[in-house]
Amino acid sequence: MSTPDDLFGPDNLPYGLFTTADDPGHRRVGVRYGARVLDAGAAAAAHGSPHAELLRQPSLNPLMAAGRHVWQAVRGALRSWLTDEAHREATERHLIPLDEVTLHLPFEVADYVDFYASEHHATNVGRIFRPDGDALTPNWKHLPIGYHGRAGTVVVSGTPVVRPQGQRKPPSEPLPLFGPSQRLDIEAEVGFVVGTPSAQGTAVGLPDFRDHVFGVTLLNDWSARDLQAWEYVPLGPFLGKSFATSVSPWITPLEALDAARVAPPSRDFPLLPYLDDSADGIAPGGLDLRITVRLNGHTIAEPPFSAMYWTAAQQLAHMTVNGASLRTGDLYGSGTVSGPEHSQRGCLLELTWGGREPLVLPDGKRAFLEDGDEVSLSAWAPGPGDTRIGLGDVTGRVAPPR
Ligand SMILES: O=C(O)/C=C/C(=O)CC(=O)CC(=O)O
Ligand SMILES: [Ca+2]
Ligand SMILES: [Mg+2]
Repeated sequence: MSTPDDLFGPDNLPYGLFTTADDPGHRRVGVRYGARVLDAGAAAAAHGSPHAELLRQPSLNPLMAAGRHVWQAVRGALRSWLTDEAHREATERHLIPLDEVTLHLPFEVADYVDFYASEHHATNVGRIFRPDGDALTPNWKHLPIGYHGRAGTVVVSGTPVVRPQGQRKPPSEPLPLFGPSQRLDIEAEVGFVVGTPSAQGTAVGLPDFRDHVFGVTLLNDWSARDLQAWEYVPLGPFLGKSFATSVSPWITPLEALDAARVAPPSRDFPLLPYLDDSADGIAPGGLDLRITVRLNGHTIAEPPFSAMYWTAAQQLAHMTVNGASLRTGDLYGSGTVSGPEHSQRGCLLELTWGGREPLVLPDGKRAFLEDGDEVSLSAWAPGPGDTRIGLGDVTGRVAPPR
């Protein structure tokens, strides 16, 4: 079986949804183990597990809705089926090589929202988009800013991304133009997937984060910067971001990232009590996740998630503080992950400073994405002992406009 230094060893065990060529209509819950996928429902049935029905559903939603105690029990059982000498033989026949499965969007996305939580990203974007104003708006260090995205256009890794068309207004033009985006970009982000719902009229406080968030996935918030720059005032991103958002097919359980928890950067202002994570008894909310962004196979950035100013727990607390409810399948993006260094910027807008300083790659210069370009995000975090926890890659190729 897999070795302890594998990114997908027994301390990781991310969930996905797969089909095989001989049974293409039958979606099954899978658990990645090394370079193989465990058919979780079949393994659970073989081991007489009380959770077999939950794992035999054609989506992760029922497991996600079952709550943290069930997540912990299932995870413990999976680990034992994969690693205990007594169980391994019965488990082995339900492991399928990764290259023999097709992976699908693993859950039904309910609402999708996206935040703006990297101080480095927000400062850079503010300078590029609003050179005459303050880089950060007055609210930025008091609340995690976010916007509502389009849940129905969240797609699984590997889905082509058709170049969006729309309005743009270059400064030199008196009136807006229509056509394919000339400034198609990526945003390297981490997505958080809600399992346990909450009731409308109630707030989910910082200590309850782990009861509600099922897991973590890599997310690419494709962004058409020319559409965005023209449309966003005063209500925020709309068509410049709603055409596609890609996620990894693998959802890593939050518990697998326990060894990666770190304190977030120190805060410049005292926070209101519902956001104050300096209080006693609140676990550190940052995550030491190291992301790599590749364009056509070349590494173009290595954004550090540990540099994010706002944590996922604060984002969840903020988005429910007004009494808005959570549904199973809600997805929220961290916001573009950028660190202080040039090589740590999580989008082309920042890496090329608005297109003015193109990247020089072995196969040519790039300010923004061209048709046929492929972008891939990968990430790992420290696991228990010397192990590493990998997040599943998220990849997408730009297709010409239709
Ligand atoms: O500052 C702006 O006007 C634009 C911000 C964004 O691009 C929104 C966004 O998706 C935020 C993020 O990913 O951090
Ligand atoms: Ca974004
Ligand atoms: Mg998007």
